[in-house]
Amino acid sequence: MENHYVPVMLNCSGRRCIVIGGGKVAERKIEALAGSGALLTIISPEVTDQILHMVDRGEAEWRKKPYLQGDLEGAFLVYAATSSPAVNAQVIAEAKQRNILVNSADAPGTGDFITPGTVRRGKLTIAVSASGASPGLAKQIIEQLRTDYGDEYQIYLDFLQQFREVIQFEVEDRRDRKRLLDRVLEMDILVQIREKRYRPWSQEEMVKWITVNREE
Ligand SMILES: C[C@@]1(CC(=O)O)C2=NC(=C\c3[nH]c(c(CCC(=O)O)c3CC(=O)O)Cc3[nH]c(c(CC(=O)O)c3CCC(=O)O)/C=C3\N/C(=C\2)[C@@H](CCC(=O)O)[C@]3(C)CC(=O)O)/[C@H]1CCC(=O)O
Ligand SMILES: NC(=O)c1ccc[n+]([C@@H]2O[C@H](COP(=O)([O-])OP(=O)(O)OC[C@H]3O[C@@H](n4cnc5c(N)ncnc54)[C@H](O)[C@@H]3O)[C@@H](O)[C@H]2O)c1
Repeated sequence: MENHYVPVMLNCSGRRCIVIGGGKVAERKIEALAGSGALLTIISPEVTDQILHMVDRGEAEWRKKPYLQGDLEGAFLVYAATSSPAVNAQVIAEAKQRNILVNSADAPGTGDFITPGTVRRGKLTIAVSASGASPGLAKQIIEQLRTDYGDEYQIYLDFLQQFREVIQFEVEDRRDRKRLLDRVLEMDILVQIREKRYRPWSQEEMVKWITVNREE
């Protein structure tokens, strides 16, 4: 059997992430890094308008030059996304030498990780990978998930997170906690949000709900 890829969710906050190349493909990698708190550097003679807007907003630093050996110093994560397979191969070689995790946009087997398609709804992230076998299929599945999982999940997850924190604070017994957390998930909050009937709960309301549901 072929080896499979291991899914992880990386905390890039405060870490230097470098994208080599500034075309459409680099743009998608950069979009995935935006909002992660990563210190983002783009190294490329040219960049797309969208990347330029990000640079203008101070969300990324652009070094307007071709990649040169040594540019990866201090990086946590690197993306080789130029249109030149030779340059991409040099980037991967330097990253390997420095033990930095590297993504290859044109020769996936040579890199350490591949980029899944993603749907983000607030704290919900859905990532889809077809292990590089068909990026087109990964994209199709992502588009389907985008319609299945709408913006209501952002509000819903904020509600669930707050409720979970209150339960963790109020309830000591692990089994009681688990039972209450399962019950929270059985409520029709998602439907209420979709039908615009949802009203955020106060902490007092959550504590009261816990008292009532604990006794049953
Ligand atoms: C999911 C997504 C995320 C993203 O890019 O951020 C993504 N590719 C997307 C779209 C897409 N890419 C390509 C097409 C044209 C149709 C086709 O070729 O099938 C389309 C569809 C389209 O554009 O409609 C062409 C292509 N892609 C790769 C190669 C090189 C090769 O396979 O050797 C070539 C040939 C280049 C050439 O011919 O020159 C390689 C990779 N593409 C990956 C990710 C990684 C595996 C993902 C996985 O399965 O987990 C991997 C392995 C490496 C990596 O990039 O990390 C994004 C969809 C989401 C979105 O669009 O929002
Ligand atoms: N992984 C994917 O999803 C996917 C999808 C399509 C294509 N690809 C591959 O990715 C490559 C890039 O695609 P694209 O559409 O972004 O290409 P593009 O031509 O739009 O962009 C290429 C970028 O690389 C930069 N570049 C060129 N030489 C460089 C150098 N020496 N140093 C730094 N930057 C340099 C250019 O300035 C440009 O910004 C393609 O050649 C193809 O092999 C990957």
